[in-house]
Amino acid sequence: MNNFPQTLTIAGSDSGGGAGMQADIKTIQERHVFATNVVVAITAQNTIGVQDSFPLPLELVTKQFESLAADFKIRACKTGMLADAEHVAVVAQNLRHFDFGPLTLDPVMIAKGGASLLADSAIDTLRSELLPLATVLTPNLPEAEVLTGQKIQTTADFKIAATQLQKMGAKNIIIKGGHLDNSDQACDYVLYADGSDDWLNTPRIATVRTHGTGDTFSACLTAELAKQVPLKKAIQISKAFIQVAIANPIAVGHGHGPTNHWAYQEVEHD
Ligand SMILES: Nc1ncnc2c1ncn2[C@@H]1O[C@H](COP(=O)(O)OP(=O)(O)O)[C@@H](O)[C@H]1O
Ligand SMILES: Cc1ncc(COP(=O)(O)O)c(N)n1
Repeated sequence: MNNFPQTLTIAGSDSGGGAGMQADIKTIQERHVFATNVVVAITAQNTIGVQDSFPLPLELVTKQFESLAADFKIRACKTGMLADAEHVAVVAQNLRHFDFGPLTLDPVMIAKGGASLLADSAIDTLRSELLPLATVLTPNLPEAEVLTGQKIQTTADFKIAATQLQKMGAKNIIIKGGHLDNSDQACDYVLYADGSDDWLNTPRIATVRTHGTGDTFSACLTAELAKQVPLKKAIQISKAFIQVAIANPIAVGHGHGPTNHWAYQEVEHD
């Protein structure tokens, strides 16, 4: 009775509904997988920016993990906004304690509108405590640069950075190229645990409606991993899911609008 694919998203709440935990849950639902959540922080946010944020008490974060572990059989999990070093440490401690399946670690640092979602002082803790637990690490370009301390401009730089991130303990690395806006392609670089690699290239869509793209991509991956879809296939589905979600925007908000989480089910795609 407890064997339906179940996932866990450990993240911040976006009141605007397009990113964070809300993007995760909407995406996971579209993949016909059950989503549970641990709320780490609450943001007052819309498509224009983040107006305020509040990290939840550490004990309440741990209690949410305990509640879920006592009832659900979670087969894959992901992290998003983790706020500060104390919250990163408590999440890592809970993930070491409970078995929630493969971890997709999206090292969320700065929102598209420019607001900080992770204190600078948390980077070391993220690197030392959480990276070694990651089955898949999905930094965007600026996040990969912060974690490695290296500029990433050329295709060779992507490979060097991914290798460095793997040495820090994450098994599989996907460096997302959404921020590389001098290219007509949205190219992501994948370095697998066995050393093989891959480029995922799709046409870059000219739009400001990219709120929550990274969350949506990593949530789709988490849902597929919960269904035990092999990693390479799960990554391909996630890339197609985000491409079609960006390509079919919904007219919501005045700023970086959300992507369309139901497009993959409803619109023709690769
Ligand atoms: N304008 C775009 N057109 C097509 N794909 C995009 C675009 N922007 C981002 N993507 C894709 O969306 C996914 C998330 O990437 P990115 O936006 O870099 O992440 P984040 O939200 O963490 O900053 C990646 O697969 C990336 O290639
Ligand atoms: C709570 C929360 N988590 C993650 C993001 C990142 O999304 P984006 O970089 O697309 O703004 C966000 N804006 N808010």
